[in-house]
Amino acid sequence: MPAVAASFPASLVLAGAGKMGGAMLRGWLDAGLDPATLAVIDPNAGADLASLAAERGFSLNGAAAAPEVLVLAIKPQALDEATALAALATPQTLVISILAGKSIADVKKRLPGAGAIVRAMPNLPASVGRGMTGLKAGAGLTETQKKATEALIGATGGFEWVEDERLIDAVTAISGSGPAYVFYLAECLAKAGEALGLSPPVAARLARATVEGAGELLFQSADKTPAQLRESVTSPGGTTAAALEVLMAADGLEPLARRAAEAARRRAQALSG
Ligand SMILES: NC(=O)C1=CN([C@@H]2O[C@H](COP(=O)(O)OP(=O)(O)OC[C@H]3O[C@@H](n4cnc5c(N)ncnc54)[C@H](O)[C@@H]3O)[C@@H](O)[C@H]2O)C=CC1
Ligand SMILES: O=C(O)[C@@H]1CCC=N1
Repeated sequence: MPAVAASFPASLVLAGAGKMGGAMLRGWLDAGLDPATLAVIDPNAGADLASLAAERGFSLNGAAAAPEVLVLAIKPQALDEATALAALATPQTLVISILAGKSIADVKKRLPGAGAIVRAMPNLPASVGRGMTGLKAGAGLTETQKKATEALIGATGGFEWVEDERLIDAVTAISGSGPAYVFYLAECLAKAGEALGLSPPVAARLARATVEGAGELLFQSADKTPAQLRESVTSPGGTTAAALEVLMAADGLEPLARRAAEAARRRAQALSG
């Protein structure tokens, strides 16, 4: 991806390389980020991360100077204790925070030196280049910083800028947390298969392959809506229609999905501060 690589920042620090930071890290390396420009800080770095650092050649827990971009990928609850990170955020530094619930103002309070802050909400498929990220620009974001943000986030998948920062909590509820809902659907389908008499391993394989295949078909059918794809599975008076009658009942999946998303948003709002 040369166009993207051209806009990667000259220096990047990733603070927190757990599940999500690690997923983004892998997305960047696969997209051609120069490991010599990257420093990763994580006090709990495990053997996997250490061998990735040795293999790819980025710095892990070395001395880090204030970078052009600092990606904050620690837990929201860890922000108050992360005082050492404040020294890395200078007026030349763009901070990209992926912390659920934490507002731009919350981050600015802890990293007051930061030149500009982008609030981002990515998701786990970033590790395979198929992530989706919501972005909100903080005050004073320069055109170069915007390009650096889009290069880094674009290297992990798609993105959408929002104007109203409160909508990042909605992004969190839909695409940030969303992969877990889909994985849970695979779990539920497997359990339903077991209840119908399939052995647990066969039920698990059928459910997993169905979610994988449906996702891939959706991915490869940009010209079709999910509803159109659903209709192409549904024969009138057939088996799918019988199941959808249950899923689409007044107390079916749609109100349930809405309640789940509302719960996620409420939790994001409660993490603010
Ligand atoms: N897991 C997910 O799918 C998503 C997570 N997020 C956000 O990403 C952030 C990280 O979440 P996860 O990766 O799931 O958590 P995690 O617990 O797997 O990773 C957090 C990492 O931060 C490290 N850490 C803690 N204090 C640190 C410090 N002072 N300096 C450097 N590293 C430090 C921890 O050792 C840990 O490896 C959270 O704020 C979460 O809201 C956002 C979108 C999706
Ligand atoms: O569960 C969480 O709080 C994080 C944010 C979105 C996905 N995982």
